[in-house]
Amino acid sequence: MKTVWSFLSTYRVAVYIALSLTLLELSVELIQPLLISRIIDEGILQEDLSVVLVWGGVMVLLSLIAFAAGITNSFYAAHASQHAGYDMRVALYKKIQQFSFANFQQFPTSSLLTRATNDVTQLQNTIFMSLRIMLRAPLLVLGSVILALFVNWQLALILVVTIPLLLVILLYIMKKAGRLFKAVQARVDRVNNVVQENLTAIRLIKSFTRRDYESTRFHGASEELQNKTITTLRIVEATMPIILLIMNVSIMAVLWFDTTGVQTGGASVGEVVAIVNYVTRMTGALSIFSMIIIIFSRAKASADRIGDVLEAEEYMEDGETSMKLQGEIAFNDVSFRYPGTNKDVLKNISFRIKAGETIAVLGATGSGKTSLFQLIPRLFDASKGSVAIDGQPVESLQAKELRSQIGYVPQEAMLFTGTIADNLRWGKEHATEEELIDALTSAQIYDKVEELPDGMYTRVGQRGVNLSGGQKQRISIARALIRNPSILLLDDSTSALDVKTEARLLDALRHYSCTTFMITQKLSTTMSADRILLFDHGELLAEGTHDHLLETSPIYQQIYESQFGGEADAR
Ligand SMILES: Nc1ncnc2c1ncn2[C@@H]1O[C@H](COP(=O)(O)OP(=O)(O)OP(=O)(O)O)[C@@H](O)[C@H]1O
Repeated sequence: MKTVWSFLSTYRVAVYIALSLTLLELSVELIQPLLISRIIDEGILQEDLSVVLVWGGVMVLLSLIAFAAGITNSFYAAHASQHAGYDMRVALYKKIQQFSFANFQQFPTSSLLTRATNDVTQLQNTIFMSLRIMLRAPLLVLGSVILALFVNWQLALILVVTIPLLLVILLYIMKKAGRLFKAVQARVDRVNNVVQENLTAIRLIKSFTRRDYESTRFHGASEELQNKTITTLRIVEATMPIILLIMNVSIMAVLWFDTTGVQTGGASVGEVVAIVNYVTRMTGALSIFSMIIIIFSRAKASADRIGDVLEAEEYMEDGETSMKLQGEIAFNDVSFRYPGTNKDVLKNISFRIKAGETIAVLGATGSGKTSLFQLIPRLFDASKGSVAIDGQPVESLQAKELRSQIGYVPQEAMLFTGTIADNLRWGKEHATEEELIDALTSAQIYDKVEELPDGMYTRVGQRGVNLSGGQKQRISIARALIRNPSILLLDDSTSALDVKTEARLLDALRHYSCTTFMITQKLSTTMSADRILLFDHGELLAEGTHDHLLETSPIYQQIYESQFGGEADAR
């Protein structure tokens, strides 16, 4: 909450001006019953028209001032709320950019989306409404009590009893509503999550004919959101009848005390009218309290959720060393488990790779190959042991520098909306046309790209939906190659390629003087590597050339036999 308020303090001048104008508007409103009382007692009852005209004129003039104050207030309220909201979004975006993968484990993507959009908008609206109208309500109540005491303190004592009682009830409901609204926002996260998954996996859903199942999931999440919101609003709405009951009883008590003449000190008609007028205004102000409770409780929940992200501890401290990498990699007794889990997915891994070597990483699904890759660009830190590049522990290297010298092609080829050239320049911002062509040629995709209507400047849809899996893979590889990396990490990135294209690609990669790691399931790939690392259940089972493993590793022999059947028998 504190973090969020700090955004508003930048615009405190606008806030103070808006609040001062609210006070001005409010003062005019509070003076009106006093003037009415004077017009009745000194003008109408005394049949003095000049008093009616003078004070009537003053009332009109004050109303015009209040009108101008209201319009100017809107201007400053909008300025403060919109700018503070903008700053909050920028801060959230920056913070999320700095997040390590461990932080992403803590906040799912859909939740971050809701926080950066829906939660910020809630706060923006609350700031605007607070400066514009909401603060008026409590101030109007306070001012009414004070002025009613000033008009006739004996009659106004009724309010001194009822208002604190009301405040206690309202504070209790507000606290309860705050907790409930946090649960409501969590349901918004869930709906966003289902929608996001549905949109990104739409092809899968259609091909598996899982539309009904996904529809049920969506309706379930939406219904949960609806029910939680209704329950919360019902509790908050219960405040309205309570407020109206207490305030109406107060008006009746004022009239009763006045007519029975008990302890009123002989109130005049004007005084009674003024006090009833104050109580009515207070009832009006208090009746929007249920709305205020909803908005504030919701804003509090949103502010907490935004604060959680902004104050999230960054699990990764950046290193200081900046150097050109050669690409020698050493894992020294490395174990790794994902944050928040209690099982090592890599166990005591040790190996050393010389700069420029081509290494194939082979292993069953779930054996820890991708996890191993993620430790090299420091997407995660090892839980035990050390990962070093050119003799430097990765933790001591500047993460930005380190990552800029690594070409990482993830398992799922991911392209962005824009042209093919845009996607490549995402890897190297100011790459020349020649560099683009070279990278595409090495990735064995230039011929195909040339055939497209606008060549390299053909637009790819969101996530590359108008390209085949193999084409996307090769463009992703070109994007990694264009930065001329010192280390190239290919996570099963040639799985969709036919054997001939793959062989040409691997041949082209030899012209890049980088250390290449290739996760693969295909022995045709491992055969062309300098060395193979064989993984099973998070352990490095064997290490060596194809021929060496074929002789020494029973598991490698089995894989060989399963892929080359007859040929294996012939050996
Ligand atoms: N983000 C994560 N949080 C927790 N556990 C994870 C996470 N990602 C992967 N794992 C677990 O870590 C283990 C190793 O996964 P990893 O992705 O490294 O295997 P892999 O060998 O690359 O598999 P595949 O060949 O199927 O891609 C698996 O048991 C998996 O369930």
